[in-house]
Amino acid sequence: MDSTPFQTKESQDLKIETHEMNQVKKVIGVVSGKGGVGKSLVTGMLAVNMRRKGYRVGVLDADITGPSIPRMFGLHRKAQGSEHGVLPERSSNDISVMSINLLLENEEDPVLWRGPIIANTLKQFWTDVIWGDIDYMFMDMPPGTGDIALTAFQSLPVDGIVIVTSPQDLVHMIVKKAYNMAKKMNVPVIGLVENMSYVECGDCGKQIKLFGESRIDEIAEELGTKVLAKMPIDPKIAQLCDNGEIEKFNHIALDEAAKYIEEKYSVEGK
Ligand SMILES: Nc1ncnc2c1ncn2[C@@H]1O[C@H](COP(=O)(O)OP(=O)(O)OP(=O)(O)O)[C@@H](O)[C@H]1O
Repeated sequence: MDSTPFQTKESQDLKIETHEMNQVKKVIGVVSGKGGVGKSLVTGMLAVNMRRKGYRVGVLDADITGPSIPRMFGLHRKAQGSEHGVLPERSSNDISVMSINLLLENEEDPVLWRGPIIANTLKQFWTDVIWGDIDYMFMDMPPGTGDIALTAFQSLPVDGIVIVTSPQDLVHMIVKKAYNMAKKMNVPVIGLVENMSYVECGDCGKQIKLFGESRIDEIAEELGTKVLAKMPIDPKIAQLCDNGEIEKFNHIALDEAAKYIEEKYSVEGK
């Protein structure tokens, strides 16, 4: 028997029910083997893409100790409660968002909690938040393959994950760790997004590969998965995120990825 803590049977047994007022059709996790590769940005852009297609979209910020989703969507108001549970905040284009930063007294306060409390918070985002009807729920996972990622995979019905990476030396090992964790937890891997693949020269349009040649195609082939996108570094995107205006981006980098998710995880009626 597998001696790792990722036992398939147990992981299925530990699934928790969402709030009775919720109907969430698909849950897509966005993970990265290490921090700072643009996982939250990809989560936000995929959510915006799906919303533009007319779907009801939610973003669950499972990155409890490093939440960056509300800021990206320009949400700073505290989430409100009702007699039934906590209400997510709504972005300007009506994406529902829940994050620890929407519950803290001061969004700059650090979350200095031990693992079990963080894990419970994540579970409550699923059980106590009134999401209502959601076609696609994107979950911004914490970086790495630690405790909270494990809780998310064990407790929530994750339909598939997107692995975000950047072109660096250790990418092979890092992507494989994330991939193997998902496999052990029986969570399908939708594909890989390589972020920061290149910078486009503003004058001649040439693609400059700041981190050297990409190996993502090779890795995807080895793992038997798909490269969903290669995203350039684009200071305009960073600025939109900083200004809380991610919904205004007009970059096509993730269009194909969103289309693939829409087709592979199709939902009835919008
Ligand atoms: N392709 C890109 N072009 C420009 N800026 C980017 C790009 N990708 C990410 N950034 C910027 O890099 C910073 C880190 O991105 P992000 O927060 O999405 O990373 P992360 O992987 O979620 O980080 P963490 O591991 O801390 O959760 C952000 O300020 C973001 O706007």
